[in-house]
Amino acid sequence: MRAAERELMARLPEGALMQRAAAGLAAACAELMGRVYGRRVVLLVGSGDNGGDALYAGARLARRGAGVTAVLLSPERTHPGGLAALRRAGGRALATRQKEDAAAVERAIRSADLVVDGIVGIGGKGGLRPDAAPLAELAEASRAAVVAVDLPSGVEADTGEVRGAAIRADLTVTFGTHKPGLLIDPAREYAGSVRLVDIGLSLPDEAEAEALQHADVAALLPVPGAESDKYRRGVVGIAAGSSRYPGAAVLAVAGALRGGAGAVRYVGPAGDAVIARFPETLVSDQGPKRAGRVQAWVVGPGAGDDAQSVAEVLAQDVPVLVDADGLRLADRDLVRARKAPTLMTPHAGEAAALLGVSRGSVEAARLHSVRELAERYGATVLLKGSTTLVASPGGGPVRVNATGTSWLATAGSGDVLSGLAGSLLAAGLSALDAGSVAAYLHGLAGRFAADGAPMGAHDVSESIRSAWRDVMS
Ligand SMILES: NC(=O)C1=CN([C@@H]2O[C@H](COP(=O)(O)OP(=O)(O)OC[C@H]3O[C@@H](n4cnc5c(N)ncnc54)[C@H](OP(=O)(O)O)[C@@H]3O)[C@@H](O)[C@H]2O)[C@@H](O)CC1
Ligand SMILES: [K+]
Repeated sequence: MRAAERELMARLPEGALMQRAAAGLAAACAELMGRVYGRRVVLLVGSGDNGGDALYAGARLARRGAGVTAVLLSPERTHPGGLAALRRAGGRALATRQKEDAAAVERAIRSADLVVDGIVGIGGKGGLRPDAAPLAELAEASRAAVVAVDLPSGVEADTGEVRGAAIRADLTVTFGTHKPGLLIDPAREYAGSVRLVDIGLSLPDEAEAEALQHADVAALLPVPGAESDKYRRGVVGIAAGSSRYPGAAVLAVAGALRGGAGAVRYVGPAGDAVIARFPETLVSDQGPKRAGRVQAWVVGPGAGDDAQSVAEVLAQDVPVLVDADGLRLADRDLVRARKAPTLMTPHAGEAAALLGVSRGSVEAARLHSVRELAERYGATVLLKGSTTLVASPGGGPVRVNATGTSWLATAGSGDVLSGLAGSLLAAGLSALDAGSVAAYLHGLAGRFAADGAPMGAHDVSESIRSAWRDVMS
Protein backbone atom coordinates (compact mmCIF):
# COMPACT_ATOMS: atom_id res chain seq x y z
CA MET A 1 0.00 0.00 0.00
CA ARG A 2 2.68 2.46 1.07
CA ALA A 3 4.78 1.94 -2.04
CA ALA A 4 1.79 2.09 -4.39
CA GLU A 5 0.58 5.26 -2.68
CA ARG A 6 3.96 6.95 -2.99
CA GLU A 7 4.16 6.10 -6.64
CA LEU A 8 0.70 7.50 -7.39
CA MET A 9 1.05 10.57 -5.17
CA ALA A 10 4.13 11.64 -7.08
CA ARG A 11 1.97 11.91 -10.21
CA LEU A 12 -1.09 13.61 -8.69
CA PRO A 13 -1.69 17.10 -7.29
CA GLU A 14 -1.17 17.27 -3.56
CA GLY A 15 -4.07 15.93 -1.52
CA ALA A 16 -5.83 14.36 -4.53
CA LEU A 17 -5.55 10.84 -3.14
CA MET A 18 -7.02 11.83 0.20
CA GLN A 19 -9.89 13.55 -1.60
CA ARG A 20 -10.65 10.33 -3.47
CA ALA A 21 -10.62 8.41 -0.21
CA ALA A 22 -12.80 10.99 1.56
CA ALA A 23 -15.32 11.09 -1.29
CA GLY A 24 -15.72 7.29 -1.19
CA LEU A 25 -15.97 7.35 2.58
CA ALA A 26 -18.60 10.10 2.63
CA ALA A 27 -20.66 8.29 -0.01
CA ALA A 28 -20.61 5.07 2.03
CA CYS A 29 -21.63 6.96 5.18
CA ALA A 30 -24.47 8.70 3.37
CA GLU A 31 -25.72 5.42 1.98
CA LEU A 32 -25.61 3.80 5.40
CA MET A 33 -27.57 6.66 7.00
CA GLY A 34 -30.21 6.74 4.28
CA ARG A 35 -30.44 10.54 4.43
CA VAL A 36 -27.75 13.00 5.46
CA TYR A 37 -29.65 16.19 6.30
CA GLY A 38 -30.20 16.55 10.03
CA ARG A 39 -28.17 13.49 11.04
CA ARG A 40 -25.70 13.71 13.91
CA VAL A 41 -22.21 12.55 12.98
CA VAL A 42 -19.20 12.25 15.30
CA LEU A 43 -15.69 11.91 13.88
CA LEU A 44 -12.98 10.32 16.05
CA VAL A 45 -9.82 11.94 14.75
CA GLY A 46 -6.25 10.78 15.40
CA SER A 47 -3.06 12.56 14.47
CA GLY A 48 -2.38 10.95 11.09
CA ASP A 49 -3.84 10.88 7.59
CA ASN A 50 -6.53 8.45 8.75
CA GLY A 51 -7.94 11.34 10.75
CA GLY A 52 -7.54 13.56 7.66
CA ASP A 53 -9.79 11.20 5.67
CA ALA A 54 -12.41 11.38 8.41
CA LEU A 55 -12.29 15.20 8.54
CA TYR A 56 -12.66 15.69 4.78
CA ALA A 57 -15.49 13.14 4.65
CA GLY A 58 -17.10 14.92 7.62
CA ALA A 59 -16.87 18.22 5.75
CA ARG A 60 -18.71 16.65 2.80
CA LEU A 61 -21.46 15.39 5.10
CA ALA A 62 -21.70 18.76 6.86
CA ARG A 63 -22.17 20.47 3.49
CA ARG A 64 -25.15 18.19 2.91
CA GLY A 65 -26.74 19.24 6.19
CA ALA A 66 -25.41 16.79 8.77
CA GLY A 67 -24.42 18.11 12.20
CA VAL A 68 -20.78 17.08 12.45
CA THR A 69 -18.62 17.06 15.58
CA ALA A 70 -14.94 16.13 15.39
CA VAL A 71 -13.35 14.67 18.54
CA LEU A 72 -9.63 15.44 18.31
CA LEU A 73 -7.22 13.09 20.07
CA SER A 74 -4.25 15.37 19.61
CA PRO A 75 -5.48 18.81 18.58
CA GLU A 76 -1.99 20.20 17.93
CA ARG A 77 -1.22 17.40 15.39
CA THR A 78 -4.59 17.17 13.67
CA HIS A 79 -4.53 17.18 9.85
CA PRO A 80 -4.70 20.97 9.29
CA GLY A 81 -6.35 20.96 5.86
CA GLY A 82 -9.01 18.49 6.97
CA LEU A 83 -9.84 20.46 10.10
CA ALA A 84 -10.07 23.73 8.17
CA ALA A 85 -12.38 22.10 5.62
CA LEU A 86 -14.65 20.79 8.35
CA ARG A 87 -14.82 24.20 10.03
CA ARG A 88 -15.59 25.90 6.71
CA ALA A 89 -18.46 23.46 6.21
CA GLY A 90 -19.90 24.36 9.60
CA GLY A 91 -18.60 21.44 11.67
CA ARG A 92 -17.29 21.88 15.22
CA ALA A 93 -14.34 20.32 17.07
CA LEU A 94 -13.85 19.08 20.64
CA ALA A 95 -10.58 17.95 22.21
CA THR A 96 -10.40 14.83 24.37
CA ARG A 97 -7.62 16.28 26.52
CA GLN A 98 -9.68 19.34 27.47
CA LYS A 99 -11.49 18.71 30.77
CA GLU A 100 -14.35 21.03 29.83
CA ASP A 101 -14.87 19.05 26.60
CA ALA A 102 -15.02 15.58 28.21
CA ALA A 103 -18.72 15.67 29.03
CA ALA A 104 -19.56 17.14 25.63
CA VAL A 105 -17.60 14.34 23.90
CA GLU A 106 -19.55 11.74 25.83
CA ARG A 107 -22.88 13.42 25.04
CA ALA A 108 -22.04 13.76 21.36
CA ILE A 109 -21.15 10.08 20.97
CA ARG A 110 -24.17 8.95 22.97
CA SER A 111 -26.60 10.88 20.79
CA ALA A 112 -24.87 10.31 17.43
CA ASP A 113 -26.46 8.55 14.48
CA LEU A 114 -23.06 7.77 13.05
CA VAL A 115 -19.54 7.52 14.50
CA VAL A 116 -16.66 7.66 12.02
CA ASP A 117 -13.47 6.06 13.33
CA GLY A 118 -10.46 7.97 12.00
CA ILE A 119 -8.27 7.33 15.03
CA VAL A 120 -5.59 5.38 13.22
CA GLY A 121 -5.21 3.44 9.95
CA ILE A 122 -2.27 1.58 8.45
CA GLY A 123 0.12 3.71 10.50
CA GLY A 124 -1.00 2.08 13.77
CA LYS A 125 0.78 -0.46 15.97
CA GLY A 126 -0.61 -2.26 19.02
CA GLY A 127 -4.09 -1.83 20.43
CA LEU A 128 -5.63 1.59 21.04
CA ARG A 129 -3.72 3.81 23.42
CA PRO A 130 -5.22 4.77 26.81
CA ASP A 131 -6.57 8.08 25.53
CA ALA A 132 -8.30 6.43 22.55
CA ALA A 133 -9.62 3.24 24.17
CA PRO A 134 -12.50 4.93 26.08
CA LEU A 135 -13.78 6.36 22.78
CA ALA A 136 -14.07 2.84 21.39
CA GLU A 137 -16.12 1.85 24.44
CA LEU A 138 -18.40 4.87 24.10
CA ALA A 139 -18.92 4.17 20.40
CA GLU A 140 -19.76 0.54 21.09
CA ALA A 141 -22.23 1.47 23.83
CA SER A 142 -24.01 4.13 21.76
CA ARG A 143 -26.80 3.30 19.31
CA ALA A 144 -24.84 4.92 16.49
CA ALA A 145 -23.65 2.97 13.47
CA VAL A 146 -19.84 2.82 13.49
CA VAL A 147 -17.90 3.24 10.25
CA ALA A 148 -14.15 2.57 10.38
CA VAL A 149 -11.87 4.49 8.05
CA ASP A 150 -9.54 2.08 6.20
CA LEU A 151 -9.33 -0.28 9.22
CA PRO A 152 -10.97 -0.57 12.62
CA SER A 153 -8.51 1.38 14.79
CA GLY A 154 -6.45 -0.85 17.08
CA VAL A 155 -6.22 -3.97 14.87
CA GLU A 156 -3.00 -4.99 13.13
CA ALA A 157 -3.33 -4.25 9.41
CA ASP A 158 -0.73 -6.77 8.27
CA THR A 159 -1.66 -9.82 10.33
CA GLY A 160 -5.24 -9.65 11.59
CA GLU A 161 -4.03 -9.76 15.20
CA VAL A 162 -5.76 -7.69 17.89
CA ARG A 163 -3.39 -6.86 20.72
CA GLY A 164 -5.54 -4.60 22.85
CA ALA A 165 -8.59 -2.37 22.70
CA ALA A 166 -9.98 -1.81 19.20
CA ILE A 167 -12.97 -0.24 17.49
CA ARG A 168 -15.86 -2.54 16.62
CA ALA A 169 -17.28 -1.32 13.33
CA ASP A 170 -20.48 -2.09 11.47
CA LEU A 171 -18.80 -1.11 8.22
CA THR A 172 -15.20 -0.56 7.22
CA VAL A 173 -14.48 1.58 4.17
CA THR A 174 -11.02 0.64 2.98
CA PHE A 175 -8.88 2.28 0.32
CA GLY A 176 -6.91 0.80 -2.57
CA THR A 177 -6.95 -2.83 -1.49
CA HIS A 178 -8.08 -5.13 1.30
CA LYS A 179 -5.54 -5.31 4.11
CA PRO A 180 -4.89 -8.78 5.61
CA GLY A 181 -6.47 -7.59 8.86
CA LEU A 182 -9.79 -7.15 7.06
CA LEU A 183 -9.80 -10.78 5.95
CA ILE A 184 -8.23 -12.66 8.85
CA ASP A 185 -9.70 -13.24 12.29
CA PRO A 186 -9.79 -12.01 14.97
CA ALA A 187 -9.45 -8.54 13.33
CA ARG A 188 -11.92 -9.38 10.58
CA GLU A 189 -14.68 -9.61 13.14
CA TYR A 190 -14.01 -6.04 14.24
CA ALA A 191 -14.39 -4.75 10.69
CA GLY A 192 -18.05 -5.55 10.12
CA SER A 193 -18.84 -5.49 6.41
CA VAL A 194 -16.05 -4.20 4.25
CA ARG A 195 -16.34 -1.86 1.31
CA LEU A 196 -13.41 -1.22 -0.99
CA VAL A 197 -12.94 2.25 -2.51
CA ASP A 198 -10.76 2.33 -5.61
CA ILE A 199 -8.36 5.26 -5.37
CA GLY A 200 -6.49 4.38 -8.56
CA LEU A 201 -3.46 2.61 -7.11
CA SER A 202 -1.55 0.08 -9.19
CA LEU A 203 -0.83 -2.76 -6.82
CA PRO A 204 2.04 -5.26 -6.95
CA ASP A 205 1.23 -8.62 -8.58
CA GLU A 206 1.97 -10.72 -5.55
CA ALA A 207 -0.21 -10.13 -2.52
CA GLU A 208 0.42 -11.06 1.10
CA ALA A 209 -2.99 -12.71 1.24
CA GLU A 210 -5.59 -13.50 -1.38
CA ALA A 211 -9.22 -14.60 -1.26
CA LEU A 212 -10.71 -16.64 -4.09
CA GLN A 213 -14.01 -15.54 -5.59
CA HIS A 214 -16.59 -17.58 -7.52
CA ALA A 215 -14.89 -17.01 -10.88
CA ASP A 216 -11.49 -18.11 -9.56
CA VAL A 217 -12.94 -21.30 -8.12
CA ALA A 218 -14.94 -22.01 -11.28
CA ALA A 219 -11.73 -21.83 -13.31
CA LEU A 220 -10.04 -24.36 -11.00
CA LEU A 221 -12.79 -26.98 -10.66
CA PRO A 222 -12.07 -30.16 -12.59
CA VAL A 223 -14.47 -30.86 -15.44
CA PRO A 224 -14.29 -34.26 -17.17
CA GLY A 225 -13.67 -34.17 -20.91
CA ALA A 226 -14.96 -36.57 -23.55
CA GLU A 227 -11.84 -38.72 -23.18
CA SER A 228 -12.10 -39.09 -19.42
CA ASP A 229 -12.31 -42.41 -17.64
CA LYS A 230 -12.22 -42.94 -13.91
CA TYR A 231 -8.41 -43.15 -13.80
CA ARG A 232 -7.94 -40.00 -15.80
CA ARG A 233 -10.40 -38.22 -13.53
CA GLY A 234 -8.33 -39.47 -10.59
CA VAL A 235 -8.79 -42.10 -7.91
CA VAL A 236 -8.70 -40.85 -4.33
CA GLY A 237 -7.76 -43.24 -1.53
CA ILE A 238 -9.28 -42.70 1.90
CA ALA A 239 -7.43 -44.33 4.81
CA ALA A 240 -9.64 -43.30 7.69
CA GLY A 241 -12.01 -44.48 10.39
CA SER A 242 -11.61 -47.18 13.00
CA SER A 243 -13.92 -49.59 14.75
CA ARG A 244 -14.43 -46.82 17.28
CA TYR A 245 -15.00 -44.06 14.70
CA PRO A 246 -16.51 -45.64 11.57
CA GLY A 247 -18.47 -42.43 10.93
CA ALA A 248 -15.31 -40.48 10.10
CA ALA A 249 -14.69 -42.87 7.21
CA VAL A 250 -18.25 -42.49 5.93
CA LEU A 251 -18.06 -38.69 6.07
CA ALA A 252 -14.63 -38.49 4.41
CA VAL A 253 -15.93 -40.72 1.60
CA ALA A 254 -19.07 -38.56 1.38
CA GLY A 255 -16.87 -35.50 0.79
CA ALA A 256 -14.59 -37.35 -1.64
CA LEU A 257 -17.50 -38.53 -3.81
CA ARG A 258 -18.48 -34.89 -4.41
CA GLY A 259 -14.98 -33.62 -5.18
CA GLY A 260 -14.54 -34.57 -8.81
CA ALA A 261 -12.35 -37.69 -8.58
CA GLY A 262 -13.43 -40.56 -10.84
CA ALA A 263 -13.46 -43.14 -8.06
CA VAL A 264 -13.09 -43.36 -4.29
CA ARG A 265 -11.12 -46.20 -2.77
CA TYR A 266 -11.63 -46.79 0.94
CA VAL A 267 -9.01 -48.65 3.00
CA GLY A 268 -9.60 -49.48 6.66
CA PRO A 269 -11.81 -51.28 9.16
CA ALA A 270 -15.03 -49.37 8.40
CA GLY A 271 -15.61 -50.82 4.91
CA ASP A 272 -19.04 -52.24 5.78
CA ALA A 273 -20.33 -48.93 7.05
CA VAL A 274 -18.93 -47.16 3.97
CA ILE A 275 -20.44 -49.64 1.49
CA ALA A 276 -23.81 -49.57 3.24
CA ARG A 277 -23.99 -45.83 2.68
CA PHE A 278 -22.06 -45.47 -0.58
CA PRO A 279 -22.13 -48.64 -2.70
CA GLU A 280 -20.00 -46.97 -5.41
CA THR A 281 -16.92 -47.01 -3.13
CA LEU A 282 -14.13 -49.53 -3.76
CA VAL A 283 -13.26 -50.98 -0.33
CA SER A 284 -10.37 -53.00 0.99
CA ASP A 285 -8.98 -53.89 4.42
CA GLN A 286 -5.48 -54.77 3.21
CA GLY A 287 -3.86 -51.45 4.14
CA PRO A 288 -2.83 -48.54 1.90
CA LYS A 289 0.26 -50.32 0.53
CA ARG A 290 -1.78 -53.00 -1.22
CA ALA A 291 -4.74 -50.85 -2.16
CA GLY A 292 -4.13 -50.62 -5.94
CA ARG A 293 -3.94 -47.53 -8.05
CA VAL A 294 -4.55 -44.23 -6.25
CA GLN A 295 -3.66 -40.70 -7.43
CA ALA A 296 -3.97 -39.02 -4.03
CA TRP A 297 -4.51 -40.14 -0.44
CA VAL A 298 -6.40 -38.84 2.54
CA VAL A 299 -5.18 -40.25 5.83
CA GLY A 300 -6.14 -39.65 9.43
CA PRO A 301 -9.82 -38.83 10.07
CA GLY A 302 -11.01 -41.06 12.92
CA ALA A 303 -7.90 -43.18 12.49
CA GLY A 304 -7.27 -43.60 16.24
CA ASP A 305 -3.75 -44.97 16.70
CA ASP A 306 -3.22 -46.51 13.28
CA ALA A 307 0.33 -45.20 12.82
CA GLN A 308 1.04 -47.97 10.31
CA SER A 309 -1.46 -46.65 7.75
CA VAL A 310 -0.14 -43.11 8.15
CA ALA A 311 3.43 -44.26 7.51
CA GLU A 312 2.39 -46.39 4.52
CA VAL A 313 0.51 -43.50 2.94
CA LEU A 314 3.31 -41.01 3.52
CA ALA A 315 5.73 -43.43 1.84
CA GLN A 316 3.78 -43.27 -1.44
CA ASP A 317 4.87 -40.88 -4.14
CA VAL A 318 1.47 -39.24 -4.72
CA PRO A 319 -0.16 -36.17 -3.11
CA VAL A 320 -1.26 -36.88 0.46
CA LEU A 321 -3.68 -35.05 2.73
CA VAL A 322 -3.06 -35.57 6.45
CA ASP A 323 -5.86 -34.72 8.87
CA ALA A 324 -6.99 -35.26 12.46
CA ASP A 325 -5.30 -38.27 14.16
CA GLY A 326 -2.97 -38.46 11.18
CA LEU A 327 -1.45 -35.13 12.17
CA ARG A 328 -0.45 -36.51 15.54
CA LEU A 329 0.87 -39.75 14.05
CA ALA A 330 2.78 -38.30 11.08
CA ASP A 331 6.53 -38.23 11.51
CA ARG A 332 7.83 -34.75 10.71
CA ASP A 333 11.00 -35.95 9.02
CA LEU A 334 8.99 -38.32 6.86
CA VAL A 335 6.70 -35.48 5.80
CA ARG A 336 9.65 -33.19 5.10
CA ALA A 337 11.38 -35.85 3.01
CA ARG A 338 8.40 -36.40 0.70
CA LYS A 339 8.75 -35.41 -2.96
CA ALA A 340 5.04 -35.34 -3.81
CA PRO A 341 2.88 -32.60 -2.25
CA THR A 342 1.56 -32.93 1.30
CA LEU A 343 -1.48 -31.03 2.53
CA MET A 344 -2.00 -30.88 6.30
CA THR A 345 -5.39 -29.73 7.59
CA PRO A 346 -5.27 -28.94 11.33
CA HIS A 347 -7.78 -26.93 13.34
CA ALA A 348 -6.36 -24.46 15.86
CA GLY A 349 -6.03 -27.09 18.61
CA GLU A 350 -4.15 -29.52 16.38
CA ALA A 351 -1.96 -26.74 15.02
CA ALA A 352 -1.14 -25.72 18.60
CA ALA A 353 -0.09 -29.29 19.45
CA LEU A 354 2.15 -29.45 16.35
CA LEU A 355 3.76 -26.10 17.17
CA GLY A 356 4.02 -26.77 20.91
CA VAL A 357 2.07 -23.64 21.86
CA SER A 358 -1.38 -22.94 23.32
CA ARG A 359 -4.53 -23.01 21.23
CA GLY A 360 -5.14 -19.38 22.18
CA SER A 361 -1.87 -18.25 20.72
CA VAL A 362 -2.63 -19.96 17.41
CA GLU A 363 -6.04 -18.30 17.29
CA ALA A 364 -4.54 -14.90 18.10
CA ALA A 365 -1.89 -15.17 15.37
CA ARG A 366 -3.41 -17.30 12.63
CA LEU A 367 -1.34 -15.93 9.75
CA HIS A 368 1.93 -16.42 11.58
CA SER A 369 0.91 -19.91 12.77
CA VAL A 370 -0.07 -21.26 9.36
CA ARG A 371 3.14 -19.92 7.79
CA GLU A 372 5.25 -21.37 10.59
CA LEU A 373 3.68 -24.83 10.23
CA ALA A 374 4.11 -24.83 6.45
CA GLU A 375 7.74 -23.92 6.93
CA ARG A 376 8.43 -26.54 9.64
CA TYR A 377 6.82 -29.42 7.78
CA GLY A 378 7.72 -28.40 4.24
CA ALA A 379 4.02 -28.94 3.51
CA THR A 380 1.01 -26.96 2.41
CA VAL A 381 -1.05 -26.23 5.52
CA LEU A 382 -4.75 -25.50 5.74
CA LEU A 383 -5.59 -24.00 9.12
CA LYS A 384 -9.31 -24.43 9.76
CA GLY A 385 -11.36 -21.81 11.55
CA SER A 386 -13.84 -19.00 11.07
CA THR A 387 -11.47 -17.77 8.39
CA THR A 388 -9.62 -20.75 6.98
CA LEU A 389 -6.06 -20.04 5.80
CA VAL A 390 -3.96 -22.06 3.36
CA ALA A 391 -0.19 -21.52 3.19
CA SER A 392 2.39 -23.03 0.85
CA PRO A 393 5.77 -24.18 2.18
CA GLY A 394 7.78 -21.90 -0.11
CA GLY A 395 6.00 -18.69 0.94
CA GLY A 396 3.82 -16.72 -1.48
CA PRO A 397 0.33 -15.39 -0.84
CA VAL A 398 -1.69 -17.09 1.87
CA ARG A 399 -5.18 -17.99 0.68
CA VAL A 400 -7.96 -16.79 2.95
CA ASN A 401 -11.35 -18.41 2.70
CA ALA A 402 -14.25 -16.16 3.50
CA THR A 403 -17.20 -18.46 2.72
CA GLY A 404 -17.26 -20.24 6.09
CA THR A 405 -20.06 -20.04 8.62
CA SER A 406 -20.06 -20.76 12.33
CA TRP A 407 -22.64 -23.50 11.71
CA LEU A 408 -19.73 -25.50 10.28
CA ALA A 409 -18.27 -25.91 13.77
CA THR A 410 -19.98 -29.29 14.03
CA ALA A 411 -18.66 -32.83 14.54
CA GLY A 412 -17.52 -34.55 11.37
CA SER A 413 -17.46 -31.39 9.28
CA GLY A 414 -13.65 -31.62 9.01
CA ASP A 415 -13.88 -35.23 7.75
CA VAL A 416 -16.08 -34.05 4.87
CA LEU A 417 -13.57 -31.28 4.08
CA SER A 418 -10.62 -33.66 3.98
CA GLY A 419 -12.42 -36.07 1.64
CA LEU A 420 -13.38 -33.19 -0.62
CA ALA A 421 -9.87 -31.73 -0.72
CA GLY A 422 -8.34 -35.19 -1.28
CA SER A 423 -10.66 -35.73 -4.22
CA LEU A 424 -9.56 -32.42 -5.76
CA LEU A 425 -5.91 -33.44 -5.24
CA ALA A 426 -6.59 -36.71 -7.07
CA ALA A 427 -8.24 -34.74 -9.87
CA GLY A 428 -4.95 -32.92 -10.37
CA LEU A 429 -5.21 -29.65 -8.43
CA SER A 430 -2.12 -28.41 -6.61
CA ALA A 431 -2.16 -28.68 -2.82
CA LEU A 432 -2.77 -24.92 -2.49
CA ASP A 433 -5.64 -24.98 -4.99
CA ALA A 434 -7.15 -28.21 -3.66
CA GLY A 435 -7.12 -26.90 -0.10
CA SER A 436 -8.49 -23.45 -0.88
CA VAL A 437 -11.10 -24.66 -3.39
CA ALA A 438 -12.26 -27.33 -0.93
CA ALA A 439 -12.53 -24.76 1.86
CA TYR A 440 -14.51 -22.47 -0.45
CA LEU A 441 -17.01 -25.15 -1.53
CA HIS A 442 -17.25 -26.57 1.98
CA GLY A 443 -18.03 -23.13 3.43
CA LEU A 444 -20.64 -22.46 0.79
CA ALA A 445 -22.13 -25.93 1.25
CA GLY A 446 -22.29 -25.23 4.98
CA ARG A 447 -24.25 -22.05 4.35
CA PHE A 448 -26.65 -23.79 1.99
CA ALA A 449 -27.11 -26.73 4.35
CA ALA A 450 -27.61 -24.60 7.44
CA ASP A 451 -29.85 -21.97 5.88
CA GLY A 452 -30.23 -20.45 9.34
CA ALA A 453 -30.74 -23.69 11.28
CA PRO A 454 -28.43 -26.28 12.86
CA MET A 455 -27.22 -29.11 10.66
CA GLY A 456 -24.98 -32.17 10.71
CA ALA A 457 -21.83 -32.88 8.74
CA HIS A 458 -23.64 -35.24 6.36
CA ASP A 459 -25.94 -32.33 5.43
CA VAL A 460 -22.83 -30.37 4.43
CA SER A 461 -21.62 -33.20 2.21
CA GLU A 462 -25.01 -33.32 0.51
CA SER A 463 -24.91 -29.59 -0.22
CA ILE A 464 -21.50 -29.67 -1.91
CA ARG A 465 -23.20 -30.29 -5.25
CA SER A 466 -25.35 -27.16 -4.82
CA ALA A 467 -22.23 -25.18 -3.94
CA TRP A 468 -20.46 -26.51 -7.04
CA ARG A 469 -23.42 -25.54 -9.25
CA ASP A 470 -23.60 -22.11 -7.65
CA VAL A 471 -19.92 -21.50 -8.40
CA MET A 472 -20.27 -22.70 -12.00
CA SER A 473 -23.44 -20.75 -12.76
N1 LIG B 1 -0.94 8.26 2.10
C1 LIG B 1 -1.98 8.52 1.31
O1 LIG B 1 -1.89 9.09 0.26
C2 LIG B 1 -3.30 8.12 1.70
C3 LIG B 1 -3.54 7.68 3.00
N2 LIG B 1 -4.75 7.41 3.37
C4 LIG B 1 -5.07 7.28 4.77
O2 LIG B 1 -3.94 7.48 5.58
C5 LIG B 1 -3.82 6.44 6.52
C6 LIG B 1 -2.41 6.29 6.95
O3 LIG B 1 -2.04 7.51 7.48
P1 LIG B 1 -0.71 7.72 8.37
O4 LIG B 1 0.40 7.09 7.70
O5 LIG B 1 -0.64 9.16 8.63
O6 LIG B 1 -1.01 6.91 9.65
P2 LIG B 1 -2.33 6.76 10.53
O7 LIG B 1 -2.89 5.39 10.26
O8 LIG B 1 -3.23 7.89 10.38
O9 LIG B 1 -1.82 6.68 12.01
C7 LIG B 1 -0.68 7.37 12.42
C8 LIG B 1 -0.97 8.08 13.69
O10 LIG B 1 -1.62 7.26 14.63
C9 LIG B 1 -0.97 7.27 15.87
N3 LIG B 1 -1.01 5.91 16.42
C10 LIG B 1 -0.22 4.85 16.12
N4 LIG B 1 -0.61 3.75 16.78
C11 LIG B 1 -1.66 4.12 17.55
C12 LIG B 1 -2.48 3.42 18.48
N5 LIG B 1 -2.29 2.12 18.75
N6 LIG B 1 -3.49 4.10 19.09
C13 LIG B 1 -3.69 5.40 18.83
N7 LIG B 1 -2.92 6.10 17.95
C14 LIG B 1 -1.93 5.48 17.32
C15 LIG B 1 0.42 7.78 15.60
O11 LIG B 1 0.78 8.63 16.63
P3 LIG B 1 2.31 8.86 17.03
O12 LIG B 1 2.93 7.50 17.16
O13 LIG B 1 2.88 9.67 15.93
O14 LIG B 1 2.18 9.60 18.31
C16 LIG B 1 0.32 8.50 14.27
O15 LIG B 1 0.23 9.89 14.43
C17 LIG B 1 -4.43 5.28 5.83
O16 LIG B 1 -4.84 4.26 6.73
C18 LIG B 1 -5.58 5.93 5.12
O17 LIG B 1 -6.69 6.08 6.01
C19 LIG B 1 -5.86 7.65 2.46
O18 LIG B 1 -6.22 8.99 2.60
C20 LIG B 1 -5.48 7.38 1.05
C21 LIG B 1 -4.37 8.22 0.68
K1 LIG C 1 -9.55 3.77 11.49
